[in-house]
Amino acid sequence: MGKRVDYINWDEYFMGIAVLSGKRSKDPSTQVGACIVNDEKKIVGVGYNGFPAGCSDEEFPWEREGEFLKTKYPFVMHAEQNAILNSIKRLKNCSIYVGLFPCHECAKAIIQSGIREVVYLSDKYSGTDSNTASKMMFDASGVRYRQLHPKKEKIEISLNIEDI
Ligand SMILES: O=c1[nH]c(=O)n([C@H]2C[C@H](O)[C@@H](COP(=O)(O)O)O2)cc1CO
Ligand SMILES: [Zn+2]
Repeated sequence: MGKRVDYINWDEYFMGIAVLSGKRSKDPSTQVGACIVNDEKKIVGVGYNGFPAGCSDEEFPWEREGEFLKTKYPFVMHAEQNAILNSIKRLKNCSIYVGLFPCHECAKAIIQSGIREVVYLSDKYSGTDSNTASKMMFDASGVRYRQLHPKKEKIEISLNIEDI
């Protein structure tokens, strides 16, 4: 019998884990997940966007607009930063898989952590100052970035016991 042929490749696997991690996010508008992988293709950290520990999802606001302190923006931790802080090993030469191209704050944390490659799906904030600043810093510090164009657009998983 030959090997299975419709298995997912490494990029799809790691991006799949990033996107699955984003499913934990309580943000009603944008759910972002991130997965950090070392040069032995081992996962060393995952994260998603959410409020810091102790800051209740019920009490802190998820609004996008209005008075700054009544929006999510001063409070929400980005997926990339959570993945970096959650990581179990040093991140030198790692890659980070993330659903959304990193903002300038995450870009700084990515560079300083030693991560050398960013793989992303969406670049929906391309052209904004934050996005341009990220690209300027990645270019200057030699962090590569590439958009993933997966052959498989959907990876289905079932938690039904009959499917295992
Ligand atoms: O790099 C990022 N990583 C990340 O986790 N986020 C999170 C923060 C917010 O919860 C949400 C962005 O919200 P919005 O698209 O509604 O402005 O995504 C946002 C960015 C910005 O690119
Ligand atoms: Zn960010």
